[in-house]
Amino acid sequence: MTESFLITGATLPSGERADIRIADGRIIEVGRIADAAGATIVDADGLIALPGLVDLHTHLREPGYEQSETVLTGTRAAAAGGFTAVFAMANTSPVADTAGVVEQVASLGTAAGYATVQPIGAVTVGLKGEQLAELGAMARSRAGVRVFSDDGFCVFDPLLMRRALEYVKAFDGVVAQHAQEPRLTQGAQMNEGALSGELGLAGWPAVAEESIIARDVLLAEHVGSRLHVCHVSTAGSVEVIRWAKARGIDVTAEVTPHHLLLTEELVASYDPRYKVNPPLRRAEDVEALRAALADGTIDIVATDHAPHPIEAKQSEWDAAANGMVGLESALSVVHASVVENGLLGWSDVARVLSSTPARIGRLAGQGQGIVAGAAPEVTLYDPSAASEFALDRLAGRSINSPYLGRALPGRVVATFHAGYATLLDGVVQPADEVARRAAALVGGARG
Ligand SMILES: NC(=O)N[C@@H](CC(=O)O)C(=O)O
Repeated sequence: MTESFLITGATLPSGERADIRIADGRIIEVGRIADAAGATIVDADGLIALPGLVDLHTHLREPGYEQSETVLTGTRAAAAGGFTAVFAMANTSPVADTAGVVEQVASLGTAAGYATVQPIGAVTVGLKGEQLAELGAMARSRAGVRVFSDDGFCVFDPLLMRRALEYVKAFDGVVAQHAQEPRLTQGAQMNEGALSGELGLAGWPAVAEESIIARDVLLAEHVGSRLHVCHVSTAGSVEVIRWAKARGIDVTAEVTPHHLLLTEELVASYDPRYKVNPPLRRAEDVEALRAALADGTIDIVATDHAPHPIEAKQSEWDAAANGMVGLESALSVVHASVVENGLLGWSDVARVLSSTPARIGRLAGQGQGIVAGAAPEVTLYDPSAASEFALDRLAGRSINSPYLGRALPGRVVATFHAGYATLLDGVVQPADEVARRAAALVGGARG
């Protein structure tokens, strides 16, 4: 007997109010529900119900960098942020470039039970950019990998990129490119422009991103394959992607919450919390990224959740690691950057943070929406709760958030994954309880 929930008076992404009943591993009813004997009642008056959020770009750090994050702690952060599925990037140690490693990551996710963990496979062996990894073996493994990325590094060699794009077609995979021309960004510390000159920091020019995207959309067209562009950060990149889509090239793109809200001026503080790759850009870029998300040129928001331990961030700017945690704050940042100003409605948020990332990653059982028969993946968000983003909002192992001390709207109140609660009343549910519920489902499926 699985648990059942009756969520009452929620506002659906469409704006309609409805009750939602979760039972028997499904959303079984959405509408006015009078009677639900035995169900746990969750009062959602004033809350928005979204389909469970799906992050196509999460660094979970396990195996190898457990001092930053583990699959367990990273998926706790996911639950806190309203995510029910995360795609785990391959830059672990060992790198996720074999069937063995991706299966290990997936099974750690299943055991933890906080979210679906879908591993991303490396494109090249050891992320070294020299030799293709065993893409087919990872695709055929129990992890069923469909997204391949050397994120952290660009697949720079055009012949390797071409071969990877050709290879993944056989299993409907996609190459997610970290677009960074390595020579143009050697030693880069921040966006290249007037400010980098003033601050005396080596610049990361926009053209280093734009030139790789231009090359890759042409390669994708040439071989008739599917390309995904990670963390688009410049107005020029948006123009290239707009051109490629108009031409019918099969390209999708993501923008991070931080590139939708923050600008390079923050770097003047020399506070390494603002150090990230690609770097924070100009206000004009932020405007272009917001507009591109609104008009569909950019398909999704992905967090690039990049946890680092305190010692990697509490140093002078040049020595600090790139990256920000982002799972716990993503929905509030999207709210602040594109919902409050009317660029996106909540149904658009459901698309860019749930259904489209699930589709790009070919992930079944996620992003199906809040309708009868859909998988029981639901997030409840309180849009009226406004507060300073504080440490109590972080549920992962690392605290390198650029939003600490900043006022952000809204708060995730509850997350339901696989029919059970992973976050309730704003509290991440205990690990042993969540693991027990997850195990019961696996056991049930076997039995
Ligand atoms: N996005 C980041 O700033 N950091 C990423 C890797 C990377 O893309 O550099 C990380 O793994 O820490």
